[in-house]
Amino acid sequence: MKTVRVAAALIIDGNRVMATQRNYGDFAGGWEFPGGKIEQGETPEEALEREIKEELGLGIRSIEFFKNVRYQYETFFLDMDCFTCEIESGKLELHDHSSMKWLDSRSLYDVEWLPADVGIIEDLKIRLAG
Ligand SMILES: Nc1nc2c([nH]c(=O)n2[C@H]2C[C@H](O)[C@@H](COP(=O)(O)OP(=O)(O)OP(=O)(O)O)O2)c(=O)[nH]1
Repeated sequence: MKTVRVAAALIIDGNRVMATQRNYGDFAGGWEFPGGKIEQGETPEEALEREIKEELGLGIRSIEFFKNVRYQYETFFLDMDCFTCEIESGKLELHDHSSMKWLDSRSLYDVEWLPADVGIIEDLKIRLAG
């Protein structure tokens, strides 16, 4: 079974995190953290910067490792590094997503997360509340 390595951004603004809803592929309609597959020769941080620019038109800063999540999907194994970061530059554009929400610790469970993401939400909740 193939392993897919992904970098995901927990974009923080004060006590809130950005959640985006996918508009394409098998997981369309599900909520996730923006990001994508790490390409050959890239570090996870480089992949993250590239993906956030491509998907959202944003530059990011203060990239810090938060948590690694592993999840067995039906057709692949996901190995995802999650990083906290902040917006540095740009104006939000949604290229791969149909909507975006800023969620705080009380509203984190209001959206339907992709299955692998459920493993991050409780840790993130503590972080946002703290
Ligand atoms: N970006 C992101 N992907 C996630 C999350 N949770 C989760 O299970 N995934 C899965 C969905 C996808 O199968 C995979 C990410 O791949 P992707 O399709 O976004 O990657 P990509 O932008 O390089 O896209 P593509 O060109 O291959 O279509 O990880 C998450 O929070 N963020």
